[in-house]
Amino acid sequence: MRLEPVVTDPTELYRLRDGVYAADLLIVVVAELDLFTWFDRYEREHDDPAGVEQVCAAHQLDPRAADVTITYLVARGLLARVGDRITPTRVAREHLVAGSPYDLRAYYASLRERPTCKDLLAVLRSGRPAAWAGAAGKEAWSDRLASPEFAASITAAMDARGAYLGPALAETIADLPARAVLDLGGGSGIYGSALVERLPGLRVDVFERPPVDDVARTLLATRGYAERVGVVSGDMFTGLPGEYDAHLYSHVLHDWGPGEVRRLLANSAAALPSGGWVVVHDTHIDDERSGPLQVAEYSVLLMHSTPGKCWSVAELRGMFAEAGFDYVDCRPTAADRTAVIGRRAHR
Ligand SMILES: C[S@@+](CC[C@H](N)C(=O)[O-])C[C@H]1O[C@@H](n2cnc3c(N)ncnc32)[C@H](O)[C@@H]1O
Repeated sequence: MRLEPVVTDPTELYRLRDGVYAADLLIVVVAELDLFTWFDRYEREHDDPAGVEQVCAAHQLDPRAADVTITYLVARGLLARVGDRITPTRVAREHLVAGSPYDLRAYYASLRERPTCKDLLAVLRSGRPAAWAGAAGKEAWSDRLASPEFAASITAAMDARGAYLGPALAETIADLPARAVLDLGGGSGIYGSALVERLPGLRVDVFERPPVDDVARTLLATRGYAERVGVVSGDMFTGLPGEYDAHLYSHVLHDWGPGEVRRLLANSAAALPSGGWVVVHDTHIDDERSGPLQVAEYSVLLMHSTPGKCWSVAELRGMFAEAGFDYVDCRPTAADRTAVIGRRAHR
């Protein structure tokens, strides 16, 4: 199935969807935590801005949630980092701090009863992800994937996203001299299909857990890719097949906390030969943790719904090194995504 070339740029449509929780987080920060007033008062009382530890202690915030929230507020231009301290910007001091004649806090507070705001406040306090939007019960989205109906609908969502992103990723990494790629958590196989379309000699296997593996098999067969893109069933946390020279993680590491990400990278390092490639395709926060804004907004969605977040390139570089990968490059693909590339160091 070869797609017609895309004519228009859907980046804004990705941004709107991925950033959908971010404004609600700002409402919570203003209306429930009154965070800007707190930062301002702390700074005046201590003659020094607060650090993350002080904010977490004062508001009983989970560290992952605090990290995502502060990065979002910095990217929004409402907080600034001064070394490891955090200070409200002029616009925040004038419009979101108690005592200002232009105080907008009541305006934001009028929306505090939105259901997502309640969820976000619970996530900020507990660190545990809220139920996936629309879930009747309280299951996490990764547990709900065990249901064939939910697996089919979420895989359709990821597949739709990949039709535009897949070819862009394939173009961006076309120069890597890989022969066999394992696409971990590869969903429908949309990225594998784009890769073999761009690189006809390449072999790709999707590594997926049931029941998504069967969804992928059916879609790949329907689209005529079953010969070139296989599906291997398994659990990526418990050991990986060894016959590949590249591993792709597309929108996978952002679903997990640091322990799981380290484990996945360690599994990849164990399974890949020396000189093998790891490609992390995702939205990534910059080294300064000040943006891009759209990525910081997407990270709010991930904080809400998963144990993960958008990792910064610097964090990935550190975890690559721990696992035994040399950092190679960070390349833009499309719609705010980048491919962070590592190479298995010689053993
Ligand atoms: C957010 S989706 C990403 C799909 C696709 N790679 C993309 O870029 O759109 C995460 C995928 O990881 C898969 N996954 C989650 N846990 C897994 C596990 N333990 N082993 C293998 N795959 C897993 C899910 O089934 C899901 O398809």
